[in-house]
Amino acid sequence: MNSSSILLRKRSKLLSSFLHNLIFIRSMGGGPRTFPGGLNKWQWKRLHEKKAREKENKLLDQEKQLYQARIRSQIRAKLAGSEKPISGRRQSDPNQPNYSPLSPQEHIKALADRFMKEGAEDLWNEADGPIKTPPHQPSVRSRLTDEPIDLPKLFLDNRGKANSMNLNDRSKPRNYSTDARSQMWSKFNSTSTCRSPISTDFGNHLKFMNYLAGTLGEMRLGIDFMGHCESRISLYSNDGIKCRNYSVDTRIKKRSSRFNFRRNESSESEDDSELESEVDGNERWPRFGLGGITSLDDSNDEEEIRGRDNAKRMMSSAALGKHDKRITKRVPLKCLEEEDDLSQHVEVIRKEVSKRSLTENVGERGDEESILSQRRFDECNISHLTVKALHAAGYVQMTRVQEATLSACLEGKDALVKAKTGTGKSAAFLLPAIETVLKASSGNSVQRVSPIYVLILCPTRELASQIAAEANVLLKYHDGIGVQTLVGGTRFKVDQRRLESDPCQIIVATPGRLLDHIENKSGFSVHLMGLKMLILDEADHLLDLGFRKDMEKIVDCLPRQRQSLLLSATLPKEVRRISQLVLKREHLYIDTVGMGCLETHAKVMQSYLVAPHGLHLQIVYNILKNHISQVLDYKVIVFCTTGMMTSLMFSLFRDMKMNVREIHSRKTQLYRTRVSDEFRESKRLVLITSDVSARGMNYPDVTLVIQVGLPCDREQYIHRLGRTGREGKEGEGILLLAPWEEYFMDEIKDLPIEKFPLPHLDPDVKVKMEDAMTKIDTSVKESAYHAWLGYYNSVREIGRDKTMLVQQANQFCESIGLQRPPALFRKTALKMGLKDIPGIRIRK
Ligand SMILES: Nc1ncnc2c1ncn2[C@@H]1O[C@H](COP(=O)(O)OP(=O)(O)OP(=O)(O)O)[C@@H](O)[C@H]1O
Repeated sequence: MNSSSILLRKRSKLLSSFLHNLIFIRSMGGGPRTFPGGLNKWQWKRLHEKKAREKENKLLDQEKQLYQARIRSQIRAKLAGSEKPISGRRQSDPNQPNYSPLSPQEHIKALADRFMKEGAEDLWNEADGPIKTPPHQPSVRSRLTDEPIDLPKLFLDNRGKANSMNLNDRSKPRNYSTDARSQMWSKFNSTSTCRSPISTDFGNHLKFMNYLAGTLGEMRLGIDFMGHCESRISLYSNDGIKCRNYSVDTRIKKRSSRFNFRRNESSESEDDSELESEVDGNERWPRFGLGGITSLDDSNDEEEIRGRDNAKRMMSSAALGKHDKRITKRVPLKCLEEEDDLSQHVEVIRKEVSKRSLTENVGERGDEESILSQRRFDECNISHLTVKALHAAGYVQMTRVQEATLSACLEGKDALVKAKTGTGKSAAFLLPAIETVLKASSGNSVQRVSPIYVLILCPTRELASQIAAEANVLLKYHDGIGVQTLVGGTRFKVDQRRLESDPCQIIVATPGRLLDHIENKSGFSVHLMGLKMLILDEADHLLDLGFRKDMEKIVDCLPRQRQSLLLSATLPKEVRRISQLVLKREHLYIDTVGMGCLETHAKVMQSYLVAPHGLHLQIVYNILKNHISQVLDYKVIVFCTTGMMTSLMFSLFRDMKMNVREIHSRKTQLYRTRVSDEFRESKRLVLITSDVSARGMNYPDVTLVIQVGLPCDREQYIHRLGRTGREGKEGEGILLLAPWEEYFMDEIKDLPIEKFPLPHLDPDVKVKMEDAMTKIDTSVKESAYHAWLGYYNSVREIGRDKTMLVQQANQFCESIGLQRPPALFRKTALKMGLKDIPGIRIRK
């Protein structure tokens, strides 16, 4: 560090100690009791300390900038000195007679050389990640030559061929052929699941470009250069990807927007035609950028940058000066034709590749669909008593999500984990939880208040019981570690007594009841003060609006120094942003599904039917009858939109002599637990349920899931469907929609779901059903109508058009045998915005 920076540092220290002393003297007495602004002496003191800190930071910042500027100028000077032959050596010192400054092109060349030299590590940004290539990692090789890529050479050669280093000349076509691109594309397409970090060589190239981007920003070279840089990077990226995971690609793609100067909106010059063709290419080609592999927690924005409209520049315009402007380029016809050919070519290859991967998949299907990894539990660093319990439960190999999560969690890192339904996420978080308890217990002597070390939150009571049961299986040989549930529907006092008589280290709770304990039981928060790990199962649901407030309050009461794990089969990007509420900034994102991969299981056949609501009950009956006649050990779950609709369907099918059970929130907890346990153990049973069973419930060997009516969102559809086809088994899912609900198919259009025609409906069954319906209590039907209105009114797309909503509600009303729509309380109608809508009756 130079003398000026030392001086600055000393000065800032002096200043802060002076302020500190001043405050101290004043606060020791003698000074006024109140200070300007009505502050007391402590507030006054804190204010000044803060100001001193800010000042110090500012000085340090300035110092840092000075230091960086100095280093840069040293490099420039050195490079300028070494580039030229002695006779004509360029003088970097303006005072020398033969001084002439570096041209921008020369500067870049010099930087490129400097960067790629051994020992250039000091130029890499710390945030760019590790510099050294681990010996076991294959270096990225050129796809065409199979030689390691010399990036500066490639870059300079390509740029320089036409016009010896004329960076602005874009008249020459790029020098990699259509074939090369196609090969790269097919390579890219054919990769699927490898998830190792991208090669460090490749990373270094990226870092180099990253650095150049920054430097260029300062040097005001800008746009055209970067356009070309990026095209080269694409080459490496494609190639690098060949043995890499598409998710790495996506992150790169996402981050590429930062350096993407290729957005064309207003025409300026023909020279830019190549850039234009690149933009077109971007529609079809994976786009790669710079620095994209460095940050995991940024990867949540991948969709934001998808598509042309999002291809925006993110580098500051200040940095790029006049070069930072949007340009549209006219495209020579020839160029467009080439692109056309290219796109056709790519399309053919894409088809071939997908055909090939389909045939390969059929062969490897068993392997691909297996949820198990190659790793065994006894190979990883967990207690042998846990391994013993796992073996006793029949778990020998880890599932993929367990393998991916365990090591990271054992290191104490926060993690956000996405894995398909039924792939063993529960054990994936329970195993690190047990290790945490073991570690915490061994470190602590006897304490006055027994601490809760692990808190597991989940959305439903049944799920909490299921998790606690699984935890007990894994704790079979661990004496002295206890698990308890805190869920609604049980008596608060009973919970309290249990907690006092039988202290535990692991709590599984639903948010509402836990908050009750925190707020109403003095002393409960004290137990939580020793918390080491917080787990959110079905995290996206827990962070949803319905639970958010409770979650915020709970998190506020927990110690900050803890490890947090969030898991779900679905993690929409909004949730990933909100997850920061719980997770540390530097958390890991573990995605065993993979970007762009199916979130549902390939072995689960999905179909949907569209029919008026009036026919739904008949159709469900028909489907059930068919399934029961075809599948010996059938086990079916029927999901309804509301609890009251569940109750109505249950009553109807029970009266029609079907073997059915019901679970929904209107039932007592005792009843729900009994039915849930019965369904878990049984075969040849139909469970009619609301969404309380949609998430996390592990009912083995469910053969069919029927979803009647609109699922509240895509995620809910996936979770409901996920009750079948668990542990890599086969299953079937049918979604039944009314014609005006069919818009929902847009939300799940990426899933392999097929439209089926309506089955033939037996008129005798219709009569039988109408007959059974008349026997159902009118109050059940009325409640079903109210609940129906409430549910659909809350669906944004439907609730907007109140008149249509009421019409549909009245048709539903007819279909369940009500003569006229039941009246609503005025207040309710007002709240729902239905008061003056024709067809709504208001209670007098
Ligand atoms: N290592 C393993 N070996 C064999 N079976 C396992 C293993 N881990 C979990 N299982 C079984 O896999 C099934 C599904 O597990 P789990 O309920 O944890 O899935 P999940 O991923 O949490 O599902 P959901 O997303 O629906 O909550 C359970 O029956 C469980 O016993």
